[in-house]
Amino acid sequence: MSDVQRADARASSASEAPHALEVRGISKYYGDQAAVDDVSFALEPGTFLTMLGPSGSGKTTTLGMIAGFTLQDRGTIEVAGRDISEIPPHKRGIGVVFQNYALFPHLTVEQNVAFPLEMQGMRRRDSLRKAREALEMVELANRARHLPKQLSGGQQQRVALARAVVFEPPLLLMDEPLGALDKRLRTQMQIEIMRISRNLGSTVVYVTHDQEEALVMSDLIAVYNNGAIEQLGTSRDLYETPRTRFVADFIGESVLLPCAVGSDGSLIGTGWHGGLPERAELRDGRGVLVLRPEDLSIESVPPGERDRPRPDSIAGTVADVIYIGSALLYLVRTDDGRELEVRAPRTEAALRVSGGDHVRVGWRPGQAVVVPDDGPGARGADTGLATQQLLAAGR
Ligand SMILES: Nc1ncnc2c1ncn2[C@@H]1O[C@H](COP(=O)(O)OP(=O)(O)OP(=O)(O)O)[C@@H](O)[C@H]1O
Repeated sequence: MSDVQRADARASSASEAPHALEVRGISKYYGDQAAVDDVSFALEPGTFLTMLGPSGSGKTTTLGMIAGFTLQDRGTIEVAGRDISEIPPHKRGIGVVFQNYALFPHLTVEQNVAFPLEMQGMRRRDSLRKAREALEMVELANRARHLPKQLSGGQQQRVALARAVVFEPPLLLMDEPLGALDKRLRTQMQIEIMRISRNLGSTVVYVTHDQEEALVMSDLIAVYNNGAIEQLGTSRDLYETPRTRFVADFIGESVLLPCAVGSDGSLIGTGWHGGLPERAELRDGRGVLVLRPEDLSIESVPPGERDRPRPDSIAGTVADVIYIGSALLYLVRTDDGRELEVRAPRTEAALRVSGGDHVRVGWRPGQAVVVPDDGPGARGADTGLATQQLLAAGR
């Protein structure tokens, strides 16, 4: 079942109501370059979808087409069963927070927030009252009479959020809305956005560069690559069952071991062999075994046993060990020059392993995934960058 069908199935089983948002085969070209290439997905009401992917992969362009700021070259967009593909942005009834979607400089904060309500014909007294309520939600009621230029960047961003939610839109689009905020405010606003969108029952499409933010906030994540959705699923789907090397490498830390998949169900890599995991995206040919650092075990190998192969494990030498409180991080250099990150609980056996030791790094096939070898992933490395940086800093 494709991701779109799966998202669809969720929607249909939940209710017979139309999808809150249905995007069908939208594409956008600049010259002969596709910024977005044939993207489709359907969301049930109340879903929080995050688009995650490298810079230039088409996230903002997709959001711009849904908002109506960018006209698609192909495809259709439906909101609650209504085709909005040809409707101008201000008539789509969508709440929008874009990073560069500026406030009106000559209007006060509360006038800015009240603006969408007045456009809908609400009486001024009522619209200002609702604007105050929305400003209270983002903790800026005390700045209602200020002009935008009297506020910090982060405060302006919160005003933009209040303005987007004030008319309680069933669909909210947000492009890096927390980009300008410091870490503390960012975390606070993540919770606030989740709370507000849940209270309103809004469906949200959210763009962020921040993977942790995506994992925390989303019901579904669409991983973008080269203008297309490479995989759409829950955080757990993407982490535990990546379907491509790109997704495995992009989401979380991973250890990627190139291998050949035999027709007899065996895996053969350089210096190791093992069984084919159940979660295998291919049954034959060249692939990559995807392992997560916390699923790996490590044990010292006595000198006489170094060359004795054992399935589902690879031999190497410990290059570095870091004690991070909750766990131990090992950087292991395999005999073929690969670097693996192992994250082990602080067991007695793990604590006995130290730098320079000959070790075996093992895994259980049930915890591994095999994906096709579609070239180097986003980061192009076989071990988590964060750990490499940690290790480099610790030296
Ligand atoms: N107005 C434009 N003219 C020409 N090319 C454009 C235009 N807008 C976007 N592109 C190109 O389309 C591709 C997708 O851009 P888009 O802004 O959607 O990516 P993104 O994933 O949102 O990136 P970022 O995370 O950096 O915001 C990029 O290659 C970009 O250079």
